[in-house]
Amino acid sequence: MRAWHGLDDVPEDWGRSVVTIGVFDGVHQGHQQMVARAVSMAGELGLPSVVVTFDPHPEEVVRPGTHPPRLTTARHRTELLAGLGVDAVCVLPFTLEFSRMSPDEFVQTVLVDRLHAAGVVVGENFRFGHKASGDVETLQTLGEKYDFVAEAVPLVSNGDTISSTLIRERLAAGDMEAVAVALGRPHRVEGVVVRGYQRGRQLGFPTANVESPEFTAIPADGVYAGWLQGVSNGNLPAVYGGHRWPAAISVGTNPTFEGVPRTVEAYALDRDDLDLYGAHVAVDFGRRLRANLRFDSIEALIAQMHADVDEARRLTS
Ligand SMILES: Cc1cc2nc3c(=O)[nH]c(=O)nc-3n(C[C@H](O)[C@H](O)[C@H](O)COP(=O)(O)O)c2cc1C
Ligand SMILES: Nc1ncnc2c1ncn2[C@@H]1O[C@H](COP(=O)(O)OP(=O)(O)O)[C@@H](O)[C@H]1O
Repeated sequence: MRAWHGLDDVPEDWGRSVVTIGVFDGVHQGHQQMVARAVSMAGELGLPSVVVTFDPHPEEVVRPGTHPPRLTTARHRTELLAGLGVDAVCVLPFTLEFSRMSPDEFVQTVLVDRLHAAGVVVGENFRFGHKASGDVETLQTLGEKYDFVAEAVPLVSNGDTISSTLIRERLAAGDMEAVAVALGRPHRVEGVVVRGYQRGRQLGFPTANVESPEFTAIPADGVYAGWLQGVSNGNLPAVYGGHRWPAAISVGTNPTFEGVPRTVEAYALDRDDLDLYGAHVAVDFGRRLRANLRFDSIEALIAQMHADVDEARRLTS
């Protein structure tokens, strides 16, 4: 699998290919079906398949301050797309200048001149070019002009249409079962393990405090069952070889204690010997167990944490 950052990374001698385009935040079931169609069309034509995606999120560039919470980091999104069997992932830096291209200019610059598209697969609600003026029909007309077939894939539904917006709503409600169905896997928050208040060890449950990038989609405050694992980042290998521990996760401001900013922290079940500071880790969310509460005593919090850990063990084994 090739990973390209910008059109200049596409090799000079790159031949014809089948391209699918989108933001693909979350790489949810709808995205997965679209990419699968691009891969199958590429197979039919005997050509390689390419995913074209954008970073940062186009909405943030066009309307700053409106960035929707991100379901996947750029790193995780590329990893998930690569896992769908495409030959290349091309991440285009999305700029204001880029956003001002007309549909024709976009098609010519990206799809025709660099990727030599023979086939283009998009979602049926795909919009592109300046002020989102191009749609599937525009793409099909441009396909006749530039010699490619454009195919629109119907949106996937499981009652409601699966969309990044719907997933963000379910996350905000802590409905992790619905989120997992739409994603086809548990929701993940990634980040670096930072120092907290050094209280976890005293309570009997050391927790890795995960500092995630700005705009990360974090589930509703509460206590969850789930998993904690190291992930590789750049050239750094995953801590503990990427081992995946069942975990109890807390999201919130820890109201039992005063003045704590909102944190995501995970206790790897039945371990007290890990050293995760500075490591890049992923927290995968299983079921939400309860709200993050203010306890009258530390003893009451500890007793409840024991019950949470038992429940998390039951749900993850
Ligand atoms: C399973 C679990 C449940 C938790 N539930 C609560 C809670 O209901 N209320 C609360 O104030 N803190 C809760 N916490 C957070 C603890 O207060 C926090 O982990 C502890 O203060 C350690 O913080 P530190 O990592 O900054 O040292 C929970 C943590 C875990 C792992
Ligand atoms: N089972 C475990 N789960 C998570 N972190 C652990 C575990 N055992 C040891 N650790 C280490 O201990 C740290 C958390 O200890 P804690 O007392 O909660 O300190 P802090 O307040 O800095 O988070 C983690 O960052 C990690 O390096």
